[in-house]
Amino acid sequence: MNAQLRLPAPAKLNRMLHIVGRREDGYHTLQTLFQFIDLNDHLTLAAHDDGEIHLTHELSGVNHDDNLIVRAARLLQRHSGTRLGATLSIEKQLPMGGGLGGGSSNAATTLVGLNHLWQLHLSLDELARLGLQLGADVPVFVHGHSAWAEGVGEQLTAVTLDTPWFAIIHPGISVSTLDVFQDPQLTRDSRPITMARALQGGAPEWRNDCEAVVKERYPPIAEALDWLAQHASSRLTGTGACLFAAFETQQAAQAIAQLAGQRWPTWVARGLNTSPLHDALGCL
Ligand SMILES: C[C@@](CO)(OP(=O)(O)O)[C@H](O)COP(=O)(O)OP(=O)(O)OC[C@H]1O[C@@H](n2ccc(N)nc2=O)[C@H](O)[C@@H]1O
Ligand SMILES: Nc1ncnc2c1ncn2[C@@H]1O[C@H](COP(=O)(O)OP(=O)(O)O)[C@@H](O)[C@H]1O
Repeated sequence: MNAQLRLPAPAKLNRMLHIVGRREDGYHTLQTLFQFIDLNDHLTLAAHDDGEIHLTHELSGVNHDDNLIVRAARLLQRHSGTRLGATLSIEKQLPMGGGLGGGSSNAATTLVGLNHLWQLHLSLDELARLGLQLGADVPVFVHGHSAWAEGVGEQLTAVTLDTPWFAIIHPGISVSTLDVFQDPQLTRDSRPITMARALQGGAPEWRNDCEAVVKERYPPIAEALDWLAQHASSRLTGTGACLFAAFETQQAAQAIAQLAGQRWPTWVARGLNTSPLHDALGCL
């Protein structure tokens, strides 16, 4: 066996994120709208017969055995009982701890890609269930469609969102999701809304409940959010650190990104309703 695939692992934005409760195990229940953007890491996956999982290079600050790519590959091996192995390499573009879901997306691309290479024929539902063991955001990346999510992010309904151009700012720090969710000041009791209401969009429904706590704990993020708010409606993605604003045209997004770029790393990316991963696999 000598098959190889190079696949994208896209970023996501949380267009809105409400925290509506807390489960007995401490995890928070959310209502969120996930959308992919055309900003990707890339994974190259090569299958081989020796049963080993190799990663060609490590990510700084992430132990080999903790890397979500390695964990996803091992989980799929165990679950399927395959004797096959893989060599995996990552071209990383997405910031870690940035709220863009890069780690979860890497895990999802590993699961979906190896399912294909190892010819396991597991359904996306089964891969998503497996992926949930690795992180709450993995299932949406496995399914590959914009989604309204409830529970801890695993109860997904595919939706079609508008596809604006986003100016995205990275305030240069990374956020601990755990610290944000443990903060006593976090809003945990937003009134649940219906999906239909959420899809109508607009304030006050499209907000991120993590924002107040994140601004308090991380002044550089508060500064960037306040700066962007002078130009457009600004919002945090996930628990941060990245923030974004939506624009109708690429030029408008680029103009703001260029201004912001004098102070922070920035990107301009298009909103998507299907994941580039699934587009790529559809072409095989
Ligand atoms: C809130 C979101 C929205 O997209 O934020 P981002 O991570 O993307 O910023 C995610 O669902 C985050 O999911 P994920 O990234 O898998 O979270 P983890 O690292 O596993 O969470 C770290 C810790 O945060 C807490 N946690 C996480 C998710 C959740 N719904 N409730 C929680 O209370 C738990 O204590 C958990 O141990
Ligand atoms: N392959 C990976 N890519 C990114 N982060 C990873 C990976 N494997 C493990 N991690 C860990 O997961 C954490 C969260 O990563 P990431 O998904 O990029 O951020 P976020 O959840 O804020 O969007 C990182 O800080 C890192 O410690």
